[in-house]
Amino acid sequence: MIVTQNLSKKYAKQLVVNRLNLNVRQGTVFGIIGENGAGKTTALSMLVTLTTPTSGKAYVNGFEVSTDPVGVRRSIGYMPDSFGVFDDIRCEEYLLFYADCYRVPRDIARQRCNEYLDWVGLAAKREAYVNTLSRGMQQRLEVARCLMHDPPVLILDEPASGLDPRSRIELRSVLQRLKEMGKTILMTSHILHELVEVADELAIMRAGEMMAVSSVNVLKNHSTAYRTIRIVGTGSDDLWKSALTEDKHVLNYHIGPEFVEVFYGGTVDQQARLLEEMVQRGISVHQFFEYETDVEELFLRLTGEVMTE
Ligand SMILES: Nc1ncnc2c1ncn2[C@@H]1O[C@H](COP(=O)(O)OP(=O)(O)OP(=O)(O)O)[C@@H](O)[C@H]1O
Repeated sequence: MIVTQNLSKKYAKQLVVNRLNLNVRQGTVFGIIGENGAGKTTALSMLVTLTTPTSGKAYVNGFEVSTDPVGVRRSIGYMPDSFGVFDDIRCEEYLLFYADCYRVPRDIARQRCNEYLDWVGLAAKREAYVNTLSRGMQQRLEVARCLMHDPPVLILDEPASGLDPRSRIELRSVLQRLKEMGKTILMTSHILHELVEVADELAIMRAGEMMAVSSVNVLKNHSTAYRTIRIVGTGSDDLWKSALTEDKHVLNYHIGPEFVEVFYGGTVDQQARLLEEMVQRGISVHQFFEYETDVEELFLRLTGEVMTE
């Protein structure tokens, strides 16, 4: 539904998006995570035809962004990261105004307006001025606005940014329903956990480049199968290294000043044998405990080995 081929954007000498290759399948939710300045907004801007690519191609719903921008615009609902609503307009007027922009017939627009306001929990706010809504309500109104012309694709730039925990939960359930409606969604976030809740596939973007892509199922399955173990003990580096490198379930380790951290892929029994082996080799183990695996770190490690299903 969304395909990019070496999509790139250069501002002056800065390559802000570098050879981006994306494939977002119909009816799926694809999340892009990246720090500030990673190039997420620029990538989305090219997909929504607000910025011209320097090179490469991008297709949305079969329309190429440079040669058929109108086809692309008709196919997408875009929610930018900065809020762009007019202040002194009522919620209902706001939605109908956007429907008019897309030439949606008035009767259909009214019907959608009622349905979507209800759907995003804003039916009681129909007559309220947009500037009197909370940030979370405004975000949900924006989702309703994106749906007014019934596009098959939604492109949401940091939809959860600035929301309190309750508003995030409300937004998450709205996103779940969009998914159930069969919409294809491309969204960005700074926070991996937020995307794991709703996305089918995830990608990490750094300094304009796509670092890794993984399916969320692969990630979730592995987060229970892989553990991080912290070991506090005394022994020479050589002893630690020999014990850890010879255990084939040790996927990675780091010998730090206070503890040794091991990324482990074996069973609990195998883990117990690792402990036994260390003691037999002469390492004096004071503590050996499982530590919560950071899902982001897991993602980066796994994507080195396990790619998209
Ligand atoms: N119009 C522009 N002219 C020049 N440089 C730009 C322009 N737009 C973005 N950039 C630069 O491109 C880089 C990527 O910015 P972009 O907004 O795409 O990142 P982002 O991942 O969306 O970050 P954030 O999470 O902060 O929104 C930044 O270094 C930014 O300064």
